[in-house]
This record gives sequence, structure tokens and C-alpha cells, in this order.
Amino acid sequence: MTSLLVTGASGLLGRYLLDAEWSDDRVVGTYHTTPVEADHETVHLDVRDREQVERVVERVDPDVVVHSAAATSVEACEEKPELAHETNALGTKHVVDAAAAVGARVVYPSTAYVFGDDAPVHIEDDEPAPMNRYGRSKLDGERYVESASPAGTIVRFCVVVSIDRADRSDFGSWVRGQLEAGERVRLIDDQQITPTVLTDAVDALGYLIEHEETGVFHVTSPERMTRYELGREIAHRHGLDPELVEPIPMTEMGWEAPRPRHLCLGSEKLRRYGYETARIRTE
Ligand SMILES: C[C@H]1O[C@H](OP(=O)(O)OP(=O)(O)OC[C@H]2O[C@@H](n3cnc4c(=O)[nH]c(N)nc43)[C@H](O)[C@@H]2O)[C@@H](O)[C@@H](O)C1=O
Repeated sequence: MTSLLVTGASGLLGRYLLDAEWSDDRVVGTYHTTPVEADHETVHLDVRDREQVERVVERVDPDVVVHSAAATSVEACEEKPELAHETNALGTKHVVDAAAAVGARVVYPSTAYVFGDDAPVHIEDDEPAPMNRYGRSKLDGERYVESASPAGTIVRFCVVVSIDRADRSDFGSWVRGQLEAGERVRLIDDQQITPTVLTDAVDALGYLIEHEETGVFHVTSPERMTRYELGREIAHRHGLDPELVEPIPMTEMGWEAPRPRHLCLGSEKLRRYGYETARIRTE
């Protein structure tokens, strides 16, 4: 029986982790601003507060800490670099240090934004070169996990989407909700992504925890596509009108943070380790 502490349990990933079928062991979740309704114990935690992190980790005394608490808005991190640094870099250091003190392994969800535009697809061994402050702060967090003892696990995702549900605040749910309401959606057609299906993100984390794999892993669909193509695929999957999906360039988003045109991760390593991620395209 594995005892888990999941930080960021009110976030997209954390919330699912708490409900995941594989997490029927002892699980405690932490939240920062939004309390979580769950079958498991949840506790307030600000990962920026080193002493609070130490207290919670010591009390829960987990085998594994899944550290999914993070400032995940790319734009907010660009506007408030100190928030990105304190939450994603220092917060991770606090978790890594506290986990080491109780002998717990750290599993760290990270992001494709640790890479820039120097290659169309990046694999685990490639040298990160973030283009924005969010990517930089998550890479700083990765560095702490890399030097963790016991050895940690870094799991990079691309844009996390649900494709078969519409009950979350993720990109896929939003697109489906708009299409179901007969509303047009204008989606980026000049940035390639390898989306991470939400259920894959959760199940692959479970797989890596169960098999006690350490090091860096990418978890994404093997297919490259734009958000525009993804939106049309979501329409097809659910019998909705793909003509409601319109292409726009990234410049129309008015984003401050620079973003690579190729935000693609190769996840062949995970397949070699025996885990197959879902395909998104149906045709
Ligand atoms: C890998 C990486 O992936 C993500 O970062 P992101 O690239 O900033 O993309 P996002 O999905 O968070 O979009 C940011 C905002 O922008 C809107 N948005 C996006 N794409 C279109 C789009 O195509 N059309 C419209 N209308 N709105 C869009 C979207 O609704 C939201 O309000 C994060 O998970 C992040 O934590 C992470 O790690």
C-alpha cells in the first residue's frame, strides 16, 4: 500500500488524481485557495511557506508526493515573475526538501514550455531552453527534483485536455461546451502541439508511481496537431458542427509571453517502458 500526498488537489490534474481509480491507497490532498470536496482528506497548504510544507509532509509522512501545485497560467507568470519563482521554483524546493526528510519520492508534473523553438519535437534527453517565465520557473523546479533524494520523477505534459468529457475547466471541455451551445470557437492554427489527454496524464502518473520509475518522462498523444485541428476533432467525436471552429493566428490572442510555434513532446520513452498513450484522431 502506497501513501500519497497530492499538492494542488484543487487544480485540473490534482482533482483527478484524488479521484483516480489507482489512488485507492491512503491519499491526502492539499489546496491553496479553493477547498476541495473529495473522499480523501484535504488540507490547506501554501507551498511558498517552507515551514508549513515541512509540517504537512511530516504529519502525512507519505511514500510519494505528487507535487502538482503550481502557478500554471503562462500569462500570469509573465506578468508576475516573482509569483512564478516563489510558487514553481521555491515551492518545489520546499517540497523536495520536506520529502527528503521523511524519505518520500517526489513526482513532479512539468510542462512542454521548458523547451523553445529549436526543434519541432523534443524528447526527454533534449536540453531545455524555455522562452517564457513560466517555462523558466518550471525548469527551476525540475532542477530541484533532479537532485532529490530519494530520486524523483519529472513528468512533462503538453496542453492537458479532456476529449470525452465536458465537466472541467480545461481547453477540451471549453471547446465542447461552446460547440454544444452552437457558438463559434476561434482556435490557433499556427502552433503545433502534442496534446496530453487528461486520462493519460492521470493514468501514466499512476503507472510511473506503481513501477517506481525515476527520471524524466514525456506523456502526450503521439499526434502533432494545432488547437484548430484538435477543436475540429472534438466536434467530430461528439457529433457537433466542425464548421463552428475557425482558425486564428497566435498573434490574435494578444499574449505577452513568447511561445514556441512547436510545442511538441515525443513520448516514445514511455511507450518503451510499456505505457501506451491514447490517440486523438478518429479518422
Ligand atoms: C503546456 C502548457 O499548456 C497550457 O498553456 P497555454 O499554452 O497558455 O494554453 P492554455 O490552454 O492555458 O491557454 C491560455 C488561455 O488562452 C485560451 N486559449 C488557448 N488557446 C486558445 C485558442 O486557440 N483560442 C482561443 N480563443 N483561446 C485560447 C485559453 O482558454 C486560456 O484562457 C497550460 O496548461 C500550461 O500550464 C502548460 O503547461
